Amino acid sequence: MKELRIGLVGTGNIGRTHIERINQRLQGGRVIACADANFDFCKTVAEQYGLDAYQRGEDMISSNDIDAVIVATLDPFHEQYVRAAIQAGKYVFCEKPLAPEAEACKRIVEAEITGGKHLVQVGFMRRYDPGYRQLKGLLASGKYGLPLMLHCAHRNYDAPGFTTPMSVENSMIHEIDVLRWLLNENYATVEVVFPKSTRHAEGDLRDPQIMYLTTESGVRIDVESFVNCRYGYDIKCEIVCEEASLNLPEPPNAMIRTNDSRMTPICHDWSERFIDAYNIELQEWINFCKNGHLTGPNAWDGYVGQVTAKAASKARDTQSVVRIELESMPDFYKK
Ligand SMILES: NC(=O)C1=CN([C@@H]2O[C@H](COP(=O)(O)OP(=O)(O)OC[C@H]3O[C@@H](n4cnc5c(N)ncnc54)[C@H](O)[C@@H]3O)[C@@H](O)[C@H]2O)C=CC1
Ligand SMILES: O=C1[C@@H](O)[C@H](O)[C@@H](O)[C@H](O)[C@H]1O
Repeated sequence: MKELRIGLVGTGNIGRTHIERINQRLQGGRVIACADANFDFCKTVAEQYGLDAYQRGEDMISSNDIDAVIVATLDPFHEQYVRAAIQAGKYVFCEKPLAPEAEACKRIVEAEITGGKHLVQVGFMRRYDPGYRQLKGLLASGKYGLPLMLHCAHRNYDAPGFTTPMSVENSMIHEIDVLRWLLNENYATVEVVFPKSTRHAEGDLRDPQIMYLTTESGVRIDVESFVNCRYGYDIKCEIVCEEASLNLPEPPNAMIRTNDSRMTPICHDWSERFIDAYNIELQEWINFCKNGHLTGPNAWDGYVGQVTAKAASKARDTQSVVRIELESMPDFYKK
């Protein structure tokens, strides 16, 4: 295959950044078509980037002009397009979460198994972030003893329209996935507690929230989600091991001395903070689609994430510690 011809559904914020990175920076693939429920806007995006515009995502996905699909719509609409891609036998990269509901993720898993071919990759881009990859390498080296505790924070400058469940299902789902990948084990229990809420939280939103996870081997994790922190985009991860504390590196930035102070700028949002991770994940996805072998986060990873998120929702609503019940991984997903 010369160039992977990609159709993208969902031309919003991240959809457009994916079009730009694939068509302007990455190799071996090209977004040639797009679709969006807001068709007028979709046409303006298509015109800007020289793409074909489709009113219905399903029509684009089944078109013979398209080899592979990217789904970047709002979370509740991922399932219908991922399943349309599986039905058409096409590789599909779905932005996280695979779907907001564990049941929807399970339907995707079942459809993929029925189709008999690995087609789905989930946009858990932190697995490609050079900093998290360093942490994974340090843990694997065995030099620092076993991990015992993790202290993490996920802070967004703001999050218009966010609801209390979204802090877990849409935001902390990144930690749920990347920490499971880092530690190479599943979770056993989850609890969610609410500190005092910020005055910047809209409507009924409880913000910040703290999620406590324990893994099957007993590693204890705390993750703070603060989606209206109002100072920037800040992602922290400290892994306390038997003989060391391993810390996620921050993107480098020059320190500025000015106005009687020292200042080091930080990122404003995810698009800046994880730019390398998005580039690496999509370049690898294009390469793997072309040689017929996906290795990134799969539909089962997406499902496990949402089973954990569902347990977290129950823990939040009941203010109790909830056991995470996970069936064993189907042979189809065993590498
Ligand atoms: N990996 C990451 O770090 C990030 C992932 N995301 C994920 O990407 C997805 C999109 O997020 P944003 O671009 O920030 O949202 P957005 O609101 O900017 O864009 C969403 C787009 O989906 C379209 N849409 C809504 N319903 C649709 C439907 N039924 N069919 C077709 N199109 C539909 C909307 O018209 C809009 O253009 C979300 O699932 C979000 O969780 C978003 C930001 C960062
Ligand atoms: O995935 C993302 C957004 O959808 C989500 O809303 C943000 O909280 C995350 O920081 C970002 O990476």
